[in-house]
Amino acid sequence: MQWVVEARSLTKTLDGRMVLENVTITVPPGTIHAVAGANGAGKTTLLRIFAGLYDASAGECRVLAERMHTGATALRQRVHLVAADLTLPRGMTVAEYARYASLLYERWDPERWRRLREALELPLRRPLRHLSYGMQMQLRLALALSARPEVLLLDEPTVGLDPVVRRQFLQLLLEEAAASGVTIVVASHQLDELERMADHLTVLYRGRVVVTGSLDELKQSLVRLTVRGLRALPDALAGHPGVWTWSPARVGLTVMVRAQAAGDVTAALRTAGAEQIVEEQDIPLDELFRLWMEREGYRRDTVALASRGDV
Ligand SMILES: Nc1ncnc2c1ncn2[C@@H]1O[C@H](COP(=O)(O)OP(=O)(O)OP(=O)(O)O)[C@@H](O)[C@H]1O
Repeated sequence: MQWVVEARSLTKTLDGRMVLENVTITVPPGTIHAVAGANGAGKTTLLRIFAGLYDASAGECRVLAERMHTGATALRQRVHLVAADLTLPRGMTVAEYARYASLLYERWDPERWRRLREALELPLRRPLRHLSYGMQMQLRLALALSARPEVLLLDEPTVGLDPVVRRQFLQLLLEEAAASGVTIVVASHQLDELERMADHLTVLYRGRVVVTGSLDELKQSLVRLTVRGLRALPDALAGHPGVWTWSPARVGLTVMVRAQAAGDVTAALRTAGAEQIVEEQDIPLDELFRLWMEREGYRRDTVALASRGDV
C-alpha cells in the first residue's frame, strides 16, 4: 500500500519535554483520518510535523511518498494546514489575500475559489482584521481548498463556527473531498463530527497512540452488556481479558466487553445468576473515547467553583 501520510515511530521533544512518543500512523489515499485526544495530547504537534512546520526529533514522516521536513518546500505546495493559530495578514482584504494565495500556490483553481467564496459568502472587500473568528476559519478553508492540495490537514476546523455554518462547512468539506479525492487528516475534540466524517481514527494520550484503525472496526470492538440480577462482577470474571470495564447500574450492572469475548462473558454472567442480559453494539464514539481515556488513567474530578462559605 502506498500511504499518503506515514508516520513511523515519530517522537517530538519540545522544550525538553517529549510531546510525541513513538507515534506510528498510516493514512491511505482519499480517506479522512481523525485524530482525537485529551487537551495537550499532541494533536497540533503531529499535524505540524505532517505539514512540515516542525521536524520530528526521531522517527520518520513521509507525505505523498516523500520525506516531510521543514526544508521540503516543494512538497508543501501539495500539503495544506488549516489552523486557527496560523496568523493572517490583518491589513489585507479578503480579495487581496486570495490574490496573494493565487500567486503563491501553483495549483490554484480560480473557479473553485469563486464557488467557495460565494457559498461561504466571504466579504471580498473586508480587511482580514475585521473578519469574525468563524469567518477567518471559513476563509482559511476556502483558500486551502482552492489551492487544490493533495493532503489537507485540519486542526480544530469547526471551533467558533455557529451550528448552521458548522453544518454547511462540514458538508462542503465532504463534497470537496469526494470530488477531488484529497486525503484529509483532521484533529478535533468534536467527536460527533469526527464520527460522521472519518474513515479512520487515531486517539492520542500524552503523546502516545492509544488506539488507531478503521473507525467502524474500532466502534465494533466493544459491546455493552446491561445485566439484571447481579450487583457486582462475578469472581469468575475478575481479571478476564475480555472484560474492559464494569460499573453498577440502576437495575444491575453494565459491563463493557471486547466483542470477540461477548459470548464467553455472557455465558459466565448467566452461570453466576444474571436474569437478563441486553447486548448493545455500535457504542457512540464519545463513550468509547471516555472508556479509552479512563483506561489510560485519565480522570478529571469536578472542580468545586464555589468555595466554602460562598454559597
Ligand atoms: N512550542 C512549545 N514548546 C513547549 N511545549 C509545547 C510547545 N507547543 C506545545 N507544547 C506542549 O506539547 C504538548 C502537546 O501540545 P499540542 O498543542 O500538540 O496538544 P493538543 O493535543 O493539540 O492539545 P489541545 O487539544 O489542548 O489543543 C502540550 O503539553 C503542550 O503544552
